[in-house]
Amino acid sequence: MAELAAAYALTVASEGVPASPDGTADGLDGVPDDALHGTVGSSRGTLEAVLDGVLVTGVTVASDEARAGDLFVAVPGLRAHGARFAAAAVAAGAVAVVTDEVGARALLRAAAGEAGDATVDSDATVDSATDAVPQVPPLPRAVPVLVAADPRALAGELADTVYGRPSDDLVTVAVTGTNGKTTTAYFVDAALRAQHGSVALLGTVEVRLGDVAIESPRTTLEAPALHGVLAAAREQGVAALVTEASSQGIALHRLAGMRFDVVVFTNLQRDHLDYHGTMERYFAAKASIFSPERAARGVVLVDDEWGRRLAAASPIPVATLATHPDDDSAAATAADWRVVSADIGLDGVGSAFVLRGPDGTEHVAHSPLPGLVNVSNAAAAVVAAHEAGVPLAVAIDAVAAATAIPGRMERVVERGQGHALCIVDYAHTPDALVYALEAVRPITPGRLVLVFGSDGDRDQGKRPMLGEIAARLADVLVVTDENPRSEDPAAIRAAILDGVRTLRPDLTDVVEITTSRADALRHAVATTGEGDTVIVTGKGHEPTQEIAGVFHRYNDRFVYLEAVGDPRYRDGRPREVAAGATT
Ligand SMILES: CC(=O)N[C@H]1[C@@H](OP(=O)(O)OP(=O)(O)OC[C@H]2O[C@@H](n3ccc(=O)[nH]c3=O)[C@H](O)[C@@H]2O)O[C@H](CO)[C@@H](O)[C@@H]1O[C@H](C)C(=O)N[C@@H](C)C(=O)N[C@H](CCC(=O)O)C(=O)O
Ligand SMILES: Nc1ncnc2c1ncn2[C@@H]1O[C@H](COP(=O)(O)OP(=O)(O)OP(=O)(O)O)[C@@H](O)[C@H]1O
Repeated sequence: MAELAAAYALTVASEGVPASPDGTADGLDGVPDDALHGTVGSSRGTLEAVLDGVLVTGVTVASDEARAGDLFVAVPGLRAHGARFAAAAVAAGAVAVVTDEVGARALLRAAAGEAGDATVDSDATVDSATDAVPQVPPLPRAVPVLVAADPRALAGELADTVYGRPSDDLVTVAVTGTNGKTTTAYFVDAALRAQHGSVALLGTVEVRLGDVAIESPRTTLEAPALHGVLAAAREQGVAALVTEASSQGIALHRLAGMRFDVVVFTNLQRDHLDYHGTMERYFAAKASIFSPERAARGVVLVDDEWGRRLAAASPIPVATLATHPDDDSAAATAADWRVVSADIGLDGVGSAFVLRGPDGTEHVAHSPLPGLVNVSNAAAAVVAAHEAGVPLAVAIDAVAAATAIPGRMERVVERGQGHALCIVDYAHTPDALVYALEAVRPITPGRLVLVFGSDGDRDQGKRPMLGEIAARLADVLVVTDENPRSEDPAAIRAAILDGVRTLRPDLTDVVEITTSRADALRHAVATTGEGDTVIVTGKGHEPTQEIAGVFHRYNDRFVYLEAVGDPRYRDGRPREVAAGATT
């Protein structure tokens, strides 16, 4: 049993918040049992560690997920100090708190009945450097409060120890990059399943453990949740895990405590600059998992300059992969693995390609999704799975047979019986929209109809760019809403239409639907026929649409199916849900 305070050099805050004498957590009310780690499977009972004399059986950074026996890690957040929520976490069952010095002082003051620093708004960012102490509620029970220099960085390490180092017992793969993380992770999942049977898959779409899946709260889980899932996976005999690694997740230490067998870098394109500030910092976040602490080895696509830089500077061994057959650059010709030819299938189902290995042997492989980008994703997955121990032939066959990925070039309605081919795709950046439209053009004998919008409260600059790309590459445009969030949807559509007008000043074959996204899709389906293709972009798998602070249940897929007369759907939802729904 690990003694956490000694192992991680944690100091006890002071006598002011005394340690619980027996470490029990009895008599607790309101402990939520639907917390994430409970939903996907729980390993409680077998996992334990001791912190300052108290038995700890779980770890969390979120008070609303705290359960009996948890260690609550109170991090100084971007908006508030986690110490503010320590009382709620303890009330819900947490038996100890790890925080920074500012948080500990705030809790000690609260315990002594003293007010915090009146100048510090407890909702605001806390600057540890100023030593300002926020006002926080006192803990409802005496529990140990321990101090760490950087609790956010430590949360994953603590969870790894508390859950008994579960990642040591699984084959683990992480996929990072601006685009293609989800698709590549699904392809890796297929290859790992072919070899190991049961696999855990974590990412934007879902958290899946074996055959049990829940909607994913974020692309990269909080570190304690990640280690909790790993522990549950180990308990259930799941042999391997693949996760997407978002740049925010990496920067916020959500992968702390992990050492992956293989990390994969797909590409870097302009995105998330609101968070990272510059491309250099965005790149640095992604590159940081290519370190001996985080991974044994890597697979790097050298199709762009960022990948070439990463491969050249990586402190861990990497296999390089070039996936653009036309690329004759020195980096491509020198790559360990290379896609030397690709036959982008005109049936829209996928593509065949030839992958040359480090020994010069050529292997015929397939991407089950259309377009060159998915040749890149499929090749990345084959090489990553192989680096993770899957025989090459097994990886190639499994990726070729991978089933549809929710919301990624997903063919919801096949062409026929008077209906257009109806596709859902998650493209929400200018680059991705170009790739998506170019991929469906060759499989469209008739008109290519694009239904799209753009997110509110996100990068405004891309709206006219999306409009211009749509006007250039699609025949008919149906402009509608995505997730307007707090913005005026009409203003977002107007910015898109500004871009459309640069190529189509008279808005020829452009329709603006102001009532709802569902109406826009219905319109597209009703006005198309068998030779046409309708593609709706931007929301992919998303199960909700966010409008003015309200998350309405919504999925493009359901609307398509209803629009072509599938009796299982009504009002854009499965019939049984529609019957009882209010929003
Ligand atoms: C911008 C950002 O990344 N924020 C992350 C950050 O939040 P924060 O520092 O603002 O937290 P805060 O609100 O100040 O709260 C401080 C602490 O108190 C805790 N708290 C807060 C309120 C409460 O009632 N109880 C409680 O315990 C919080 O969990 C946190 O630990 O630290 C929190 C805890 O570690 C994260 O949950 C949170 O991610 C939020 C939810 C988020 O949505 N992040 C997005 C940007 C994100 O990570 N996205 C990527 C994908 C991006 C992409 O590819 O498009 C992802 O991996 O999902
Ligand atoms: N390798 C790639 N390069 C460029 N674009 C891609 C690539 N793979 C997929 N895309 C496009 O980007 C969209 C998102 O793909 P995917 O979900 O696999 O990426 P992601 O990295 O998980 O994205 P996000 O971080 O936004 O969730 C797809 O719908 C497709 O249009």
